Amino acid sequence: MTLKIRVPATSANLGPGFDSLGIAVSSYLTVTVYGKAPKWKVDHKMGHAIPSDERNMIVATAIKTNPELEPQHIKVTSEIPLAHGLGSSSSALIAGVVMANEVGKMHLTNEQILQKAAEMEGHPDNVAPALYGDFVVSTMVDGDVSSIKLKFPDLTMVAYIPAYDLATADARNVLPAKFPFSEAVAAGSIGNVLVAALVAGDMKTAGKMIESDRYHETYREKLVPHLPILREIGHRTGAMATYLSGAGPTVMSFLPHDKVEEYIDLGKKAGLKDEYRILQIEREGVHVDR
Ligand SMILES: Nc1ncnc2c1ncn2[C@@H]1O[C@H](COP(=O)(O)OP(=O)(O)OP(=O)(O)O)[C@@H](O)[C@H]1O
Ligand SMILES: N[C@@H](CCO)C(=O)O
Repeated sequence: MTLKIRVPATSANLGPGFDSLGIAVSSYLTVTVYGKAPKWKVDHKMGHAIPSDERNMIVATAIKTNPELEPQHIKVTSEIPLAHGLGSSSSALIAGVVMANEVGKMHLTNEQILQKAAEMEGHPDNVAPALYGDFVVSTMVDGDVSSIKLKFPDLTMVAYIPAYDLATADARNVLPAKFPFSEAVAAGSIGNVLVAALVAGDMKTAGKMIESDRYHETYREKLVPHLPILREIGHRTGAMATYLSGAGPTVMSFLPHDKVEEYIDLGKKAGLKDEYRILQIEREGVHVDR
């Protein structure tokens, strides 16, 4: 019997929601499980750097979740670019935990799946919306994940996906090890107002808060010089907000639907000629076909 697991891409932070806020978006990782095999075999076209055996991240995650799991023959296809700020590693982690749960008949609850995936990733901002879909606000307190799923407004997104990779580890290395108390208070309160504005449907305030991050974007700007250019184009085209998606280099803009073409056009004229992907919010999250 074939099992199919589909996990959405995610976009974390939304500016001031560093390591906490994330949305699921309409690009997908799909894992097809064909059945038992003498040893783990992963069919994929993701390049030689991605292993095709038990060292593959999805398989390694499944084995870690359930060490008794029998080897399987699986196929992985993905629309999510690796190391680009669209949560590829989180989607792979959720796929691995869900595969272990399904194949190993573990009967894990969603809370347990999220806890395991967040422990492996180190923060819950991407794994939570990959699992639940839509918009998820989460945190880890003494290692325990708490998360709340909310409805994100129906907005059109344009992701500018530069051709170069930026590993999350490299983008975290430029962040300060310490942060003055007053800065932390200011940064946290901006995030609080963002969530409140989104819940209240106040898009003007939400947009202002998204673009007022103090945790990470300034430090990362040298790694993503296209961010201020696109933000400025966003201002000219009526964007609600533009932010660094996850650890970058992808930059996400929330735009009025009729301004998408103009935004892309101006971006290309500014010399930003890599991929523009129009995305919608994915409401459901991980989907399993048995
Ligand atoms: N489908 C997959 N199969 C195997 N390995 C994967 C898969 N997806 C991601 N990875 C591994 O995760 C790495 C990317 O993780 P990284 O945390 O650097 O970026 P990201 O998750 O794409 O971005 P961000 O966390 O900023 O949104 C890849 O280089 C690869 O090693
Ligand atoms: N919150 C994370 C997302 C990427 O894993 C970061 O910005 O580093």
